Amino acid sequence: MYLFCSLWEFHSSFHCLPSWRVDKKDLWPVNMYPPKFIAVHSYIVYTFISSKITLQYSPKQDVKLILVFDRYPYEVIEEIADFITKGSGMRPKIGIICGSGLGSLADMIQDPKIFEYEKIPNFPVSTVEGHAGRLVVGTLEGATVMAMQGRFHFYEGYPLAKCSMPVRVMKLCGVEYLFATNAAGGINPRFAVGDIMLMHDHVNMLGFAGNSPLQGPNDPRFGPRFPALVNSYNKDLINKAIEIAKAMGIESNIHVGVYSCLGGPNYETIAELKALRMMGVDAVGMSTVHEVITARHCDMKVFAFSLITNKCATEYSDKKDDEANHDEVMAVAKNRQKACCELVSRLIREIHLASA
Ligand SMILES: O=P(O)(O)O[C@@H]1C[C@H](O)[C@@H](CO)O1
Ligand code: HPA
Repeated sequence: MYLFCSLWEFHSSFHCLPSWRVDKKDLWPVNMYPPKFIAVHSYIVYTFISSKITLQYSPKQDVKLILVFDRYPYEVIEEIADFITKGSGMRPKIGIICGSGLGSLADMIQDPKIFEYEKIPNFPVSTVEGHAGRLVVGTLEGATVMAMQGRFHFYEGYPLAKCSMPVRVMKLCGVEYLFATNAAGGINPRFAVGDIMLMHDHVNMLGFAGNSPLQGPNDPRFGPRFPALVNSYNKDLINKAIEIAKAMGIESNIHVGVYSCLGGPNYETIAELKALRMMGVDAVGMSTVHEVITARHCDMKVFAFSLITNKCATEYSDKKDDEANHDEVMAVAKNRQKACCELVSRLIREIHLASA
């Protein structure tokens, strides 16, 4: 379907389509008011095919238009993946998402090819402290890997499909295994700060509110319309990680449990934490779930863990200690990065050896 409209109509449409972002300086003279002065002879052709939106403009006009996608069409993801595989000369098999303060997971990568997010076409940028905003491609324990040093969160203003878009990029780069890591608050009273919880399930609170990274038209090239999520977290990888933790002598710091993602950026209230505990949640954070959903949708094997960076209070008190804060989260992550790195690298080694 083709729709012809003037630049002014195009500009107005941004107010009703907040998922489209255009750099205003690039819209001159569209952003010059009043509208009657706007060149009505400038025509734009929108091509709508499923979720794909392509914008073309008259070659005579000197207005450069930049479209930023919130729901990325297959072709755009393919372009990003090509940029990375061609730029690195690799087709990585394992994808790693580094949680808050866990960027050192990517520092282990040998012969790294580094892609700053802002230099990757159509890629969002990281805005959170502890998320450097780089994609690192290389080898780790013999396996080809790509790691996100910085993830995208819902609270940064990105829709869930955009937060987890890099998982689809990983898939099209050749990734079969997703390692997702996060910093989380421990709700289970048995958890101590610095412990690692291997995720074996999740409670998708954003999903309860009707929000999903898979919302909108489904592209079957990624996966089915209605993916099943039981068995999302690979049991073999969990068992291998437990064996590795025993070999590392950190068995008592390892748990297997349920993670829940809330939207953030505020930490939770006591009443919310009590409710989550009643629902069987062991650790709470602001990420990972939508990445896992996206990964399972395109049939990737998933391993995920939470580093418990703070204990969540589930009783009312006046203690300042009960208040979570990001500095503490970062400090604990820094303290525990060695154990997290060792766990991840050993598990990657096992995967690599098993597939060799
Ligand atoms: O990216 P993750 O989930 O590891 O980061 C957690 C959640 C918030 O972004 C931040 C809060 O301290 O840490
Ligand atoms: O207590 C927390 N709540 C939510 N997200 C978090 N990330 C680290 N700690 C927490």
